[in-house]
Amino acid sequence: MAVYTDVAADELAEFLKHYDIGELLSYKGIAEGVENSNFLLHTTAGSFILTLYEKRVAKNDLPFFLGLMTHLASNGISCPQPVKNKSGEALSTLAGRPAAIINFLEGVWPRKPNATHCAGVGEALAKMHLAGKGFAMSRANALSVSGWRPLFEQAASRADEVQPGLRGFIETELDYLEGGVWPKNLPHGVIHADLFPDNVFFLGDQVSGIIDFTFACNDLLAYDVAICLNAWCFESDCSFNVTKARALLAAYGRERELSEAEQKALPVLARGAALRFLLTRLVDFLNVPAGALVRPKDPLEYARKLRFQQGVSSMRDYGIAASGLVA
Ligand SMILES: Nc1ncnc2c1ncn2[C@@H]1O[C@H](COP(=O)(O)OP(=O)(O)OP(=O)(O)O)[C@@H](O)[C@H]1O
Ligand SMILES: N[C@@H](CCO)C(=O)O
Repeated sequence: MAVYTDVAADELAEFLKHYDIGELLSYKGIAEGVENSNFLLHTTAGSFILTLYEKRVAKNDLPFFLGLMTHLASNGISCPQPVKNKSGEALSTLAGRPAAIINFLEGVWPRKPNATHCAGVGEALAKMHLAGKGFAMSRANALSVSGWRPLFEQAASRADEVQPGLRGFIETELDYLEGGVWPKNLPHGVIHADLFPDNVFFLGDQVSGIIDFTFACNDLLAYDVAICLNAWCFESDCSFNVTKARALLAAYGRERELSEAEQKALPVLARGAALRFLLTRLVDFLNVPAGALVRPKDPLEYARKLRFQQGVSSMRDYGIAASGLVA
């Protein structure tokens, strides 16, 4: 998260009177993350996270995100729970933004994920996919193939300022992914769609919970796996780490088997996943609001991952045999 919208102490204290979570002792903005404004609150009743939803979040989608957290928790997934106010509502307004309070989750996210962490996220992701079954609400993925060109158009004229040739590189990839290669008939359900290391908390080697459902939606389950492959299985020099990928995929497969068709589609899904984060990062990098407490993420990290994925056409190219998925 980040802080785009400031909240004054008296305004916050007044807001908290509508909740049963005690008196405000202290609060501070959280610099981590890039999407919404977040604050850590300490009250006489404990610690909480206050989120003010910003630019990429449509207000109409908030009941989906908040309802999903409740649904997942009641199906065995450890994730923050929305705190309802005295009128029984999880969603409110503060400083002119839609706002929600969720409970604080113990744990730390791994700064340098190892293969054990990758196995942890693979297992947690598959469990989340299974637990998402039966969630009554649905939300289309606004950042799937048809959402990428509009993002590109916001950044195209300045893309080459970030790296010469970047505009053409993205355009060629967009043409390819829009050209009918995107899989349609794979298993679908509720996906997290942003399960990066900073959204998975660990206590020791064990996953203690997953956070940040503001991109969750209904889409191909294997697309979520592809997002995780990109986010967890590369080194800081953007070289692919097959040991981590095997650990992630095997742990996922122990909970929910990836079908042959899903495995076959993984390389193209990973190209799409790389392009999606390259595009949002590029748009954000070129449009940091004045005065915002935010560290934009590096778009070029995802250009490098995309280049790698463009060279992969099968699981074998990753160095993974089908049998490696059920180890
Ligand atoms: N329920 C929670 N319990 C404890 N800490 C939390 C919780 N929710 C958020 N945080 C803290 O806030 C940080 C940012 O949160 P989050 O990832 O939800 O923000 P975001 O703006 O949506 O970020 P991004 O989309 O870039 O990952 C986390 O890394 C964590 O430090
Ligand atoms: N996890 C995203 C930020 C939230 O969309 C990224 O690293 O680009």
